[in-house]
Amino acid sequence: MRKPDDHPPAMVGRLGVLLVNLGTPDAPTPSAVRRYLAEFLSDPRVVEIPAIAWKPILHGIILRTRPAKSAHAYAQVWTEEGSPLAAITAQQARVLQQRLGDAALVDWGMRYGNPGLAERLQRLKDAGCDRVLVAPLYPQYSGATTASVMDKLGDALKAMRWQPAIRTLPPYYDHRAHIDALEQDLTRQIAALDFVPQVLLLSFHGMPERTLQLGDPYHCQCRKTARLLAERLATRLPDLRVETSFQSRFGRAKWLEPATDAVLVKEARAGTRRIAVAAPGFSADCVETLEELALRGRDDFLAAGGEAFATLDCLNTSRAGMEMLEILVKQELSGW
Ligand SMILES: C=CC1=C(C)c2cc3[nH]c(cc4nc(cc5[nH]c(cc1n2)c(C)c5CCC(=O)O)C(CCC(=O)O)=C4C)c(C)c3C=C
Ligand SMILES: [Fe+2]
Ligand SMILES: [Fe+2]
Repeated sequence: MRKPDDHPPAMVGRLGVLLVNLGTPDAPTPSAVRRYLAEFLSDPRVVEIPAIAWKPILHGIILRTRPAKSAHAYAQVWTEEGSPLAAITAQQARVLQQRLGDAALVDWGMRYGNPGLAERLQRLKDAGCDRVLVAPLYPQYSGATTASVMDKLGDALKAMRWQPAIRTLPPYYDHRAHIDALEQDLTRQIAALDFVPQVLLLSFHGMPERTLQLGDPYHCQCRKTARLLAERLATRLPDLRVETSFQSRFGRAKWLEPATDAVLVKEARAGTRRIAVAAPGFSADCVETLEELALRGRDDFLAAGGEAFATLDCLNTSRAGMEMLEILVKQELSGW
């Protein structure tokens, strides 16, 4: 029996940083995708339909049909390091660790699937981190993404007897470092294209329109990121027209508009011949950018009469993107 003050020694003062993204299947196969979608689409933050009505649709229809279709999409973008979203998030953690040095221990985890938040939080604690900054890599806040990470974090903490102190990274949709990074990285990529785009389409992930009416700030934060970025680009690329749209519609409800696929067709039909598409709501390339935008988006635009199409990379591990992450994380850690 230990005496009351005879607790195991803690390595006092070690800081941890846990980068978090959405999560992705373990393999580009229908069974792995089904497992992933079952967890993702059972989250009441993502599908806000009462479980009694939603479960029969999810299990009776969606999980019988969507996994094969989605697995095909994942198979087209899968890499030797696995799913792009996981590979890039892991790389972001490695580069951030190099940038932070001894100032903090950096790890990464996923809201759905692997590696899980609970496992990685415990790993940081076991490595001596008594204070952990949890950083959901979503520039814009939404209940379906940011708040859902907090739900899962709460579940993980609930199961821990000896918890680390927690801080969370606020949304950074209008943070100067974020707009700086997007401005620099997108101008660099546009300059490297083999054509001069007439239009830059900023495509954000969509959400049901109802979430906006219910007070979710996601739509307004996307619009503000787009406005701030467009203002910067107007000085550097005055001939470029910047438009905003929302992609990845899911289900039958009305989603935020205009829809990316419809805008691509409308632009081509209205005479736009050269377009570049960027996805400033995603911190890492994933199936939604690499398949939906870069493959299907291209087909839509060219079939409607467009001539040149490019999808620009997300910030990923670009110099500008990593500089931004370092600034955001250091700003939070300095409060400790
Ligand atoms: C960037 C923010 C995201 C928001 C907001 C978001 C909302 C949201 N998503 C779905 C349904 C699906 N999303 C899927 C993939 C996916 N979604 C995001 C990000 C946001 N989602 C990312 C980064 C990814 C890519 C994951 C990867 O493995 O690469 C999918 C799976 C793919 C597919 O089958 O199409 C679904 C389904 C809803 C319903 C929703 C808001 C309510
Ligand atoms: Fe999504
Ligand atoms: Fe999609």
